Amino acid sequence: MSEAKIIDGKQIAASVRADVAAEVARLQKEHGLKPGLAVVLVGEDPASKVYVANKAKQTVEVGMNSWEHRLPAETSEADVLAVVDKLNNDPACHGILVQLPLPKHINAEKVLNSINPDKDVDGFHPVNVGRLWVGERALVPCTPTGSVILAKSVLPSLSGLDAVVIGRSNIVGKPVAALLLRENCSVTIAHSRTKNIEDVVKRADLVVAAVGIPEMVKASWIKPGATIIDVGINRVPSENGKTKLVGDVAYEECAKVAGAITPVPGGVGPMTIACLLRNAAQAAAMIAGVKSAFA
Ligand SMILES: Nc1nc(=O)c2c([nH]1)NC[C@@H]1CN(c3ccc(C(=O)N[C@@H](CCC(=O)O)C(=O)O)cc3)C=[N+]21
Ligand SMILES: [Mg+2]
Repeated sequence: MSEAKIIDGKQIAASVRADVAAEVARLQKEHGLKPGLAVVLVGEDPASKVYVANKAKQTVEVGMNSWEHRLPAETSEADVLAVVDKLNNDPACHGILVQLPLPKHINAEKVLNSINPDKDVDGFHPVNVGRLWVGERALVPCTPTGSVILAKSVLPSLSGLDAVVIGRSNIVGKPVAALLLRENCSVTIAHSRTKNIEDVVKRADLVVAAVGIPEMVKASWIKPGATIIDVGINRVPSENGKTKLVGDVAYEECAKVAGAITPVPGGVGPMTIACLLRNAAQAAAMIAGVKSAFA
């Protein structure tokens, strides 16, 4: 049996970032517009800090303004809401990302719903969720957008394909299902209560795994030649006493059956940040009322 084609998320993310850099340069030249992205981080989670630092670096690299608001873990909900309100009213800021998870004493839903939907670069606000499902111009969540770009990099058309999404979160499962439906896939959302999940997944031409369970999807679940997009990023113990990242898919065995597969790391992860920058450029153009290269 032949090995699956490995979908290179790092390389495709670099090409998305190059497109964003070109769009940022065009907005500057034609409209004197410099997109700006603000990230709000509450607390000291070390993984979050690395991720936020990465985002800030890449934001500057594509030519956008970048701001980081690092608040102590014990910051009150009212103070977080006040920071969001200030950014909502700052004309230089076109995109606001509040890093999740938030500390337990803060109502995350309340904070996310307080973001101006036109600056909601995560696409988590109910207004953007609604716009996505009815087919209006929307800011679309980054990981789902990146996942579909990766699928399209190996499948010339998604039209008519059986797509199975594993996971029903608001962050990935539901929005990726909306995007695949828009691409004319027949979409099934499978989840922890799905009966005979392996049989359901086995029907799929395209599998998007977003459950957060390390290596849950086995080779026996995969139709030969299927495309696998692995959204999972799970840190697990490794042989040498350290930790390593694995996806929601048992990569080695599934790569023997699939037609194409994303690795972890180096698959969907890098696409998430690239699509965040893309959303910030799109938000800036939309707020300014000028044409956008992206939506
Ligand atoms: N409001 C909000 N929006 C988010 O989009 C959001 C968030 N909060 N909170 C945290 C999660 C996590 N997340 C990642 C994005 C990229 C990588 C990424 O680039 N991962 C690399 C590996 C990085 C490593 O080696 O640790 C890869 O998969 O190749 C990881 C994680 C976005 N998130
Ligand atoms: Mg995301």
